[in-house]
Amino acid sequence: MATGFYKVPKAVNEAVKSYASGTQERKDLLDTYKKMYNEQVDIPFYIGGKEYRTGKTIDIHPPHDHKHTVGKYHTAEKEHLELAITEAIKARKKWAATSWEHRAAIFLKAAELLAGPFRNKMNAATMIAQSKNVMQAEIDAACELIDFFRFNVEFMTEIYNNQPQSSPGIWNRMEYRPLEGFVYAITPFNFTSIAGNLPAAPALMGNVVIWKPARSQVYSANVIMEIFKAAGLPDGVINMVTGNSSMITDVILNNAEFSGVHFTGSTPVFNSFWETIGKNMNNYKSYPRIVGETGGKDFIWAHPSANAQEIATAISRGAFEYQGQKCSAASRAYLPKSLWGAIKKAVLKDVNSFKMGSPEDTSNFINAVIDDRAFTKLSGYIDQAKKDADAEIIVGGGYDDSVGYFIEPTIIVTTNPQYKTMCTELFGPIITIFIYEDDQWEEILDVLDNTSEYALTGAIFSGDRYVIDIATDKLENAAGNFYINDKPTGAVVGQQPFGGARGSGTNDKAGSVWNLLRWVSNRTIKETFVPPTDYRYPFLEE
Ligand SMILES: NC(=O)c1ccc[n+]([C@@H]2O[C@H](COP(=O)([O-])OP(=O)(O)OC[C@H]3O[C@@H](n4cnc5c(N)ncnc54)[C@H](O)[C@@H]3O)[C@@H](O)[C@H]2O)c1
Ligand SMILES: N[C@@H](CCC=O)C(=O)O
Repeated sequence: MATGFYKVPKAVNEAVKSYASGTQERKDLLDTYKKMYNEQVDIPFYIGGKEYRTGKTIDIHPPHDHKHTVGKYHTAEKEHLELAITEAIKARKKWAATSWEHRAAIFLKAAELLAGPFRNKMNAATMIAQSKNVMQAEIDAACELIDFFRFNVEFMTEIYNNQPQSSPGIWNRMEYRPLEGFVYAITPFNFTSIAGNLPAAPALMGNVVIWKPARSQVYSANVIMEIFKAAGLPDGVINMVTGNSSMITDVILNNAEFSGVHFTGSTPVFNSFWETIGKNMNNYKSYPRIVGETGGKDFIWAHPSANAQEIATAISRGAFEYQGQKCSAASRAYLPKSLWGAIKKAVLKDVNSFKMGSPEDTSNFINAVIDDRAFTKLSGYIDQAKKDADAEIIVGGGYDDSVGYFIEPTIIVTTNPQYKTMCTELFGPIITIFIYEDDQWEEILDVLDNTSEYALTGAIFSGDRYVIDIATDKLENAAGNFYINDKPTGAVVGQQPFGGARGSGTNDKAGSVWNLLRWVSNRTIKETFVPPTDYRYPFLEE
């Protein structure tokens, strides 16, 4: 029981290590990578703290070397899901009653374990399974997840501190109860940090969770489970299940104790969840919380007053880091004719200098896309662009899956602002650019706003403050994360709370008070110290 109003350590963003040539940190990480690459892991799923191995396994292959195997994971059956629900509900009573400082301490410890003894293992796992280069692994799997753990603890105390007014003789209190039931966390392949945060955030607020990671992220998800265990998270609080996503989701969304979903992934999958939840509404104990951060068609727009070199760098990094597999990646750009020559020259110089290959070779800026499905889809769009009269590939356009799923960073220039790849989320290293006449800069903002169903991230570039003002206003609903003179990727926890609206999700801003508020169900308590003993108003005579 808390016997003080404790202050939690001030959250600070984890410093990004450089892994520069000749450093010990680089040597240690690459040694860990090599060791793990040559081992075979046998990954169970976890229910109530126990490890389950069904023998029904799926092999794990690095995307950049898909004939190589680094292990396998076991898949759950329907009865395991039912058991996971039972175990989660069993764990709920004790966990929900655990004092907040103990919940905080577990996740603060998880942050320190990840910052220290687990850092190399987590980064190496993300490099191997998700084909991230050293820097992309470090900013995601280490720094962003550490930040989620630390900042969420601080945000939790901000929420708990938010208390109503009281009046003489009365004490009003707000109790931030966890949801009644269990939360389903379902996570994407592309960010290890999101995979860790989606189960951790509801758990921090006192909820019990069933977590299903994406199949291509199970390898690094298993390291997250190791950290939770090492941090002292009690059995049954976070249960990680792996296997057929439709079956798992079906069992969970049909259970009366289902109290919320914490999803990040594609828009169609989230929409299907919403539909199923709607159909099952009468079966649940409470209205479930539905939180989903989904797809994007993120933009860069530049005004003739902008700096061409800055735009070129924003494209090189914003569209191609991690092979464009960030929900925030720039995938369409609207550029003025007067700047296009200079931007094109600078961006082609960058792209032609990119090296592509395994993350083990740290000179590779580009690695593989996640799997054969992504490879087939992306190469299909490239082939189509090669045929279409209103599209021209000015760099890239090659692909090769003989060793790994490699797609060259590709720039398509189109004369049609509604060209397919200006509208559809591709989720790969392809950006499509529309060049507009300089005097059309204002009307092109309307085209941009009306082109895609999404509204996740977007960047505007201009040297003219009045233009910045107009564009910010016109694009008010076009992006949940809006950047002025910067690329549209790289949101940092505690600095740029992340999420979008329209088809990009419920915009509950991962790693913020607004997200954590979704995982509590408030109870207002009014306590009266000297209750009245007579029903009559003072002015009523006897
Ligand atoms: N807005 C954000 O914050 C954000 C962040 C990261 C990724 N994303 C989005 O995620 C997508 C890429 O990730 P992904 O390929 O892993 O997404 P995905 O939608 O394919 O998968 C997400 C999760 O849903 C599961 N899933 C897939 N199909 C399912 C089905 N029919 N029934 C039940 N579960 C199912 C997957 O196994 C995975 O765990 C992109 O659209 C990207 O924009 C969004
Ligand atoms: N923090 C990340 C989130 C990306 C989602 O896939 C960014 O802003 O790039």
